[in-house]
Amino acid sequence: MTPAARVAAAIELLDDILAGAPTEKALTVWARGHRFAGSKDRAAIRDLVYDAMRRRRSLAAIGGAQTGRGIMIGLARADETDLESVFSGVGYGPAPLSDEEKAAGTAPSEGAEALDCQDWLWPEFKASLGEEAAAAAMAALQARAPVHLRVNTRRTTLPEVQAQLAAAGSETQPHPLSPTALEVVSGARRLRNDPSVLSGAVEFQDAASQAVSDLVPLPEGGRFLDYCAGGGGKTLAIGARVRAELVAHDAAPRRMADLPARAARAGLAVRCVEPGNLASEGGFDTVLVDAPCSGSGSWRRDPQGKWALTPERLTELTALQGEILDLAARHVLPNGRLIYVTCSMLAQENGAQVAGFLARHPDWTGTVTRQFTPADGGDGFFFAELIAP
Ligand SMILES: C[S@@+](CC[C@H](N)C(=O)[O-])C[C@H]1O[C@@H](n2cnc3c(N)ncnc32)[C@H](O)[C@@H]1O
Repeated sequence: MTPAARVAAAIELLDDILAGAPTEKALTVWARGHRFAGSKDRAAIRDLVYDAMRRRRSLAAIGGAQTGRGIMIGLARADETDLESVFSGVGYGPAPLSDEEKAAGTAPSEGAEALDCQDWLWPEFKASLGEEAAAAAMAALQARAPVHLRVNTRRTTLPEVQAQLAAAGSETQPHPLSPTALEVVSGARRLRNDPSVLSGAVEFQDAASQAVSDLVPLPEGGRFLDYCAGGGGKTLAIGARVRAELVAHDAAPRRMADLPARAARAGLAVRCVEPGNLASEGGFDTVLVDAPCSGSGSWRRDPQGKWALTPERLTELTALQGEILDLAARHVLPNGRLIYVTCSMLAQENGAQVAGFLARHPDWTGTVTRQFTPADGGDGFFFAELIAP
């Protein structure tokens, strides 16, 4: 496919996504209907769609229309691509710009529009992080997320992995957020099938997710419960650092389906417990609640989520977070730790949850809290440690 034909495909996909189709599903359906598109074409189109979605609002302003075409005109203008060579109408490329389209488009207004944030959310971010940090975080969310790896230091070392990956064509460098983290500088696409990934010596994991896992206190030989384990990325990171009994739980147990096999590859044993069966498990030294949240810290990877969040959904999420914290607290041993983590940067989901929990449980103590934002080089994450009476 020509670059222009890829842009035409991205326009079609963006229109479906703006009409409500989930991005990944839209890409899959498109690929099925366009078998002639090779893997390089699909990857390029995917990049165009995600780049456009991250900057959807500012690009629509620059392009002059809230449509797939308007957004892609905006992307071409913002990136100073030669507009006429792409929008030429030649082959399968998009039609040339009309006179109205040529005249349309303005610079995005300062604040929410320029930063690609919803209007109602921008004051929330400013109140949560302070104006300067909020602007830096939102600006970071406009760009592609870097690819990070976690090295399983029980199995190998960072320099060893770096040398192996370099020999196979992927350059990496240590990431300052965690001693186990590598940032992939080049050759990321080939990594999925790299022997180090397939063998469990290395996992894909955001550096801030690793930093948060590094902060989780757990005594050697202790009992650890990951209450919202999902795929178990944090369980595996914590298990690689501390020898402990690892138990995983999730309200949707299917999400943990691959966890025992991934753990075995990493040289760990993780026991998955069905919801409802936790009562007979006894207490844990550390219970981690990696709560369902807005995902605002990881909107680079899920830009559609940035535009889909509503005040009502945020209220629902904060209610659920409080309920989960209260339930998870029941499984913490006396003087044990309840760790609250979100991949959000919104105070309602973070500091306010900790304050709410401490108000409901005055005999507990709150200690460390940390807020990571994408401006720190990884996803946005919040961490809080609560100590049981
Ligand atoms: C942020 S994700 C967890 C990600 C995971 N810890 C990781 O590092 O890969 C949140 C998880 O919470 C689960 N969840 C939602 N409601 C829950 C509840 N009431 N009790 C336990 N888990 C819940 C979801 O199914 C989801 O897998």
